[in-house]
Amino acid sequence: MSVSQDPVREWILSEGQATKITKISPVGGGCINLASRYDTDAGSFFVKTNRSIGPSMFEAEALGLEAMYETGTIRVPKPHKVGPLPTGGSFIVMEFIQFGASRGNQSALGRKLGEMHKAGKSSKGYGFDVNNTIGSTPQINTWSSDWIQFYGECRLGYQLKLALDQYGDKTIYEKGQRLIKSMGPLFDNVIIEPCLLHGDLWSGNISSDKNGEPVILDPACYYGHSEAEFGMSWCAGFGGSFYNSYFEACDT
Ligand SMILES: Nc1ncnc2c1ncn2[C@@H]1O[C@H](COP(=O)(O)OP(=O)(O)OP(=O)(O)O)[C@@H](O)[C@H]1O
Repeated sequence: MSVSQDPVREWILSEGQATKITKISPVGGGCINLASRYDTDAGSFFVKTNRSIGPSMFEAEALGLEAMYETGTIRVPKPHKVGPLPTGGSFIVMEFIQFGASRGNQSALGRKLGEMHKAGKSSKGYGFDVNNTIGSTPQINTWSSDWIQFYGECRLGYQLKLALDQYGDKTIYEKGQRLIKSMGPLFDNVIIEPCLLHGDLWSGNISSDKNGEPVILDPACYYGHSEAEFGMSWCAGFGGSFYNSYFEACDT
């Protein structure tokens, strides 16, 4: 199959239902990809391109956004199209969201996230249909019916292996392996059900739209134990009103 010279433009002017692109402007803020806003007579689109990585990373991002979008709970950009670029990289086109001035309401964010966790059920256990990336680090999502096994192998175990390969520090690797082997009892009497997680929920991936409604972006989605969502909370700034609303939404 031949690849068009400008597949982003081609998609916007066909399935995107625009007849003309009026302006293309760069959007700052990301570190990994190049981001742009395309203004057209059919509205605005948000486009990310990567010059070297093929479409698999954006395909996984689109599947994650789609899964969250389908819960009809918290606002996320609707993904439109992913494909290869003729120069070897890839692109993703999604809904452009005009962000509001404030960081948004913590209580609304907690409630909407709780609603998403409640609505995003899995019939396949813990994992996701594809592997994806957290930042630019690969994230393994092989389905498992057992959270402790999934968390031990696909999360802690995989990260420890990457760290060992990269830095050669056996001490941390061995300590980590001991933790994996002995963490079972930490989950005694805990009821765990797989639910849809954003997977990389820190302040850089949280915003609000111009109505002040919370928006979450740039996910590393998978189905996991709800508490794993808060693994990044050390740099998310969640306060009491966030957690009160979150738990209230989970319990109703
Ligand atoms: N759907 C969207 N509509 C409007 N602006 C967006 C949208 N998605 C992201 N942005 C803006 O573009 C910037 C870059 O996006 P994003 O964070 O997804 O980039 P990235 O390079 O893939 O990721 P990273 O932040 O991990 O480097 C964000 O900081 C945000 O301000």
